[in-house]
Amino acid sequence: MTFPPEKNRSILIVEDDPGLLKQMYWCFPDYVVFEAGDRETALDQVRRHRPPVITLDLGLPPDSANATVGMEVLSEILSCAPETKVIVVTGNGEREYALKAVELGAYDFYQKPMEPDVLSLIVDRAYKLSELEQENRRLAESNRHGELSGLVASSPQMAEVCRMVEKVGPTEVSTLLLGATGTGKELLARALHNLSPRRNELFVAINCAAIPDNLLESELFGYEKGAFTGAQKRTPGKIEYAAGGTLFLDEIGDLPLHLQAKILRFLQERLIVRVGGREEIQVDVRIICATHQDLSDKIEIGQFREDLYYRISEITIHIPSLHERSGDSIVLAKHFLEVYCREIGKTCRLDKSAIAAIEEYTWPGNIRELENKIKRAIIMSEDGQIRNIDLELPDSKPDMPELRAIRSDAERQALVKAMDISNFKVSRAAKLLNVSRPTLYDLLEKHGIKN
Ligand SMILES: Nc1ncnc2c1ncn2[C@@H]1O[C@H](COP(=O)(O)OP(=O)(O)OP(=O)(O)O)[C@@H](O)[C@H]1O
Repeated sequence: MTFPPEKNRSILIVEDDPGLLKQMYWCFPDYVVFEAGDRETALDQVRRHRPPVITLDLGLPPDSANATVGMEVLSEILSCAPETKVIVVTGNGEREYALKAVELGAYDFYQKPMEPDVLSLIVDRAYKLSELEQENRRLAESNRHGELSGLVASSPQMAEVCRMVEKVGPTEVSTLLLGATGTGKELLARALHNLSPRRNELFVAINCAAIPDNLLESELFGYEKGAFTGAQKRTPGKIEYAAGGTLFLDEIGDLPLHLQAKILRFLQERLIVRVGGREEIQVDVRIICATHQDLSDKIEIGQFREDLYYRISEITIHIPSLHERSGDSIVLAKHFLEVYCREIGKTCRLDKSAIAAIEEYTWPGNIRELENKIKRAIIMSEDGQIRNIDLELPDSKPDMPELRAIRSDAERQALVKAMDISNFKVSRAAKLLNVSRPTLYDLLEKHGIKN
């Protein structure tokens, strides 16, 4: 079905009676109408088109006289697209089911016989609510990670990265973000999503390194009821959950080989099969991957598939480490100072020694490390001044020689002097130093002084 340009609302009608379906179709002249007469078609339409509003006849085949199938379809719709406004349509005397459906999460119910005005009023109201909720979600999301607005940078290196992100964002090309830990890979993946036509849909992130291998498959692809012990109900995976939006596969270099094959197939055909299932499900998702590892090394030793590498890296964006971004560390430090002072409710400033330490340090943990150090220093600060030592960086300790080294130096000097005065007579030197002869021998050996 194509969307006429003037119609940007869509609705799914789930109704097994063709006559009634036709009648209902004409109730929604301003909508693009998708239709389904049974459970499979209904769920397929939901996955493909994500209609914000659905009317669902509870009596569906194979047992149209009963509400069981309808109730099951309702919970499946709500588990894979919980934001959908489902209006259940019931026959006379099925009020009990209607109330149960609302309890389960249906938006409203409507009792046959059909009255076009009433039904279209209920649907319009549901659509408006859905629109409002969607706008709220979008605003909340863009406040947290608005396009490139959450990204602080002043270096030419990052200006180059931002230019690339702005060009690649609106396209559908698969993008690989390469950068060390904490350099902002997820932040940039969100920026790519926010710049794309998918911005109003979900951005779903999954860290392939953080989930045990045996759980990762079901996490990504979902599972059918009974697929394994504990699989009590059919559960969609992250890929399905991200339908229409963007899936961010972080640490893709840690994806086990058998899942690399499954992801590759998904990228080639846009089809997934849930764990324990047979049905092939079409899912429209944009994939963005990231890693801190050198994938060509992994390809060489057979731990990463070369064909998958080329699939996920139509465009590769290299994110420089913080120490390679001229001037960024201090700009970011001031940004985090402002953010966390506001959040914690304190007023703090970085003194000269702190600014110098921030600029000199190489930040192995990159922006995340800098953020944590500043946050900690604000929390611990007593007088509103943040000095180099408050940042607890390895190089920011005051210039003090170690006590052990001072002691050792003094000991050596005393030994040399005593041996000199006693004309290298060990027993005399031992007396002068007030130690036994064996102790003096040990000390002389320790300091490499010949007697
Ligand atoms: N340029 C930036 N401006 C402002 N904040 C940033 C910037 N880059 C990163 N951050 C912040 O630094 C933290 C780490 O960023 P992010 O999680 O995107 O890094 P990552 O590379 O995905 O990390 P990991 O390698 O651990 O997955 C986040 O709190 C993020 O908001």
